[in-house]
Amino acid sequence: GGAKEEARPDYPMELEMWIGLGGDLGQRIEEMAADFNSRQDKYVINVVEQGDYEEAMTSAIAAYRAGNQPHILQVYEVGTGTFMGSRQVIKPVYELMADAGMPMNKDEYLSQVTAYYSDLEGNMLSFPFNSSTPIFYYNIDAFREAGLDPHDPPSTWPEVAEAAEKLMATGNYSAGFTFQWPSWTQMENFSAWHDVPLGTRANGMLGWDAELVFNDEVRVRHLQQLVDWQKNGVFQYGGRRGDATPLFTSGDVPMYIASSAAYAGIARTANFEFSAGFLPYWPDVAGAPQNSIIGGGSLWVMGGHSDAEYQGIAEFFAYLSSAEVQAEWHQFSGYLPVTYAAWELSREQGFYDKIPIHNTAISQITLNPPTDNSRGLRFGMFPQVRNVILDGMEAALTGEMTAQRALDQAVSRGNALLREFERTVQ
Ligand SMILES: O=P(O)(O)OC[C@H](O)CO
Repeated sequence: GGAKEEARPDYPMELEMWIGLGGDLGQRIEEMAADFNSRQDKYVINVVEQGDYEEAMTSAIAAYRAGNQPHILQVYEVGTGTFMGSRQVIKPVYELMADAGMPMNKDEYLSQVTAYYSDLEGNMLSFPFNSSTPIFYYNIDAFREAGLDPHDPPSTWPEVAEAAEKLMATGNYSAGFTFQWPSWTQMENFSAWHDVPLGTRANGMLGWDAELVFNDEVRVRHLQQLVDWQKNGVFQYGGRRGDATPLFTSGDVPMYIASSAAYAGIARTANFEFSAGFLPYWPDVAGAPQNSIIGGGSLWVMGGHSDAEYQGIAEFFAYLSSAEVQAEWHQFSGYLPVTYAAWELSREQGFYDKIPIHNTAISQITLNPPTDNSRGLRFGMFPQVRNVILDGMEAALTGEMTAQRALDQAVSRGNALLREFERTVQ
């Protein structure tokens, strides 16, 4: 994708945005674009749903190679390292906004979010849009029925197991708890929450030469515990991605570790009362609980488009980051308010008094000043590394390997991918 000729632009100009979300969330992004389109007549943002996050990223990279890449691409957080290390593929967002005369003020965005998407010089490379963090959802009706305090959810893993046993004793559930995105919730966030490194070099934030180190006693023991809990019904596996929500909303499994943005789907389908608390932790791990890290996605602008097109993208981004638009998106979806103004506006509107779950997510990512283990992750080819981690977790859960062997193997396969990526970084 070389730069396009700068002919006199024709308006209205069509700008394509590929997203990796569907359902209610994808629909709402389409509505936001339609609202922007109706407020001005120069630009038309066309939102195209490209399957899930992984599929959207793969299709966009293939499209870039063929010279027909979209203008904007929603990338899940694990794709961050790959794009940061492939600078020719992207138009950095700080540069896009400055060129358009609307320089970004990083201080307006939550520091946990800007840290994740800035390079070593502190420049924001992608546009923060839908940041989430995993939280611990629980079925209040089920808690009441099992004699558990619905205002005091379990805060440690042993308490989760204890609650699961009480819930299972009612005979009404297929398991005590499940989770979505197993690597994100049980390995990546688990590590930050317990203040142990997933990899060296501040989880890759300080350099591409980082090495994965998640096969220590803390992680091995947790995975082994999941294997054991699966055997006695405390835990039920719910798949690799975000697909476990129906296990919770059907009422079958009363505790669910999932993205704060799973809220939108849960709120619309569960016919029981629910709430959410912090992620559980192991009380004998000294650094826990630390703070959780963000997930979800950000918007990357792809290289090879004209200045006039970049101007339109900058205007769309300015619209998306306005306090009103951000606050509405946050309140609908459960994604974090990525700007302080949207957070403040939501507070003024009494949103957190009405739905305290959303306060839980924000308090949890800001619980303590982040350490090198809890600032975020930046590994190249992390979508592939995540699949390697998932292979390992599943190998342990199916009994094919011990937890130790599964994680040893995931670390060595993952490190091979990091070295492969390191050779390609420009
Ligand atoms: O479901 P989301 O959008 O909050 O994303 C969860 C994970 O971060 C995906 O990598």
